[in-house]
Amino acid sequence: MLKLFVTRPLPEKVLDALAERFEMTVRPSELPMEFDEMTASLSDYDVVLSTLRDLYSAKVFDAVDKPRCKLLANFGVGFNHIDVAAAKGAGVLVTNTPGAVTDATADIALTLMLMVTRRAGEGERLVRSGGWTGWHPTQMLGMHLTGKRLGILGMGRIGQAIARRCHYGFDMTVHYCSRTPKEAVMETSWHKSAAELAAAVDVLVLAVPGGAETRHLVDTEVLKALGPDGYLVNIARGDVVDEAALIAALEAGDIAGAGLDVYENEPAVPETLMARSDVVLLPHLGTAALEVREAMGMVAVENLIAFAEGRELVNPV
Ligand SMILES: NC(=O)C1=CN([C@@H]2O[C@H](COP(=O)(O)OP(=O)(O)OC[C@H]3O[C@@H](n4cnc5c(N)ncnc54)[C@H](O)[C@@H]3O)[C@@H](O)[C@H]2O)C=CC1
Ligand SMILES: O=CC(=O)O
Repeated sequence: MLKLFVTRPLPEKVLDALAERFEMTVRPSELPMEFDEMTASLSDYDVVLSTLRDLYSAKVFDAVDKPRCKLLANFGVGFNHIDVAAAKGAGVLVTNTPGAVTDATADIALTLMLMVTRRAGEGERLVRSGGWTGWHPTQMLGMHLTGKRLGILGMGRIGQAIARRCHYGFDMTVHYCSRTPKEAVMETSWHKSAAELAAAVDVLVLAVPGGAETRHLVDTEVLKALGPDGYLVNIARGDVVDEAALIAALEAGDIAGAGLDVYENEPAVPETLMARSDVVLLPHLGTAALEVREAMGMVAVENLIAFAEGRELVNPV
């Protein structure tokens, strides 16, 4: 049996499936792995099931001479916390869990879109504060989402799931930016840059992968292009947005508001964002439903078993 290290507690169904096939050690902590724990995981185990914020950087791979570990099966679709080139150089394969996360993450994007445009977070706080004085015709007026223009930056699995929900559910027109135009089920408009996309829409939703290529893709120029009536929603990775530029844009009234599931220095959230009523803040809830986390886990299990049996990996990255 291969020796498996699991870096965080996982749903029982997933651990049961793993225990049948591997000699498994589960790290009990909910916190990300420390440097020494990561090097030990590479030295002492055949395979590792890691997850978000376990920062398997080039330094970690460099610190281990000939890793015993040959597969990092990541629990999550985003793998920007793993230096895949360094892993490859060290002879470590990497897999992820696409598909299992798509619908749940698209649902959280819709949650944020509705919350920020209809001022739901602000309204909930008002009720809880005891300060609500009752319905009146001009109370807390937000933006009506139905029929508005949606912009998707990153028209992949999640981006397309958001587009479907917005087009068929909210009668929104769909604009997107990707390197090349894509075939889509509904009518869409393609834009060649993030700034051009932002200028064409009422709500800009980010669904690109994180990493060096997309870092600060949303900057002052893009936010200014979105305009004083435009909303930003980020379910991708925090560093896709220049957070300082976002705060400045909100303070200057350059955009109308933002709905965020992810942050540049997660889990740290700037005080200035927390203090603003035009911002909705969620704690990286994209896939936070038991059946989704089980499905993600089972995709990781499939990859680990494929590796153990010498078969082709299901989701290599
Ligand atoms: N908030 C949350 O809990 C979750 C966040 N995510 C994030 O969402 C990301 C997307 O996931 P999927 O849709 O499954 O990935 P995907 O790979 O299917 O889609 C990403 C799309 O972005 C496009 N893209 C890449 N760079 C771009 C650029 N510079 N400009 C325009 N388009 C670009 C790609 O061509 C691709 O079509 C993940 O990488 C992850 O970081 C994923 C799941 C949950
Ligand atoms: O953020 C979550 C993921 O699956 O990536």
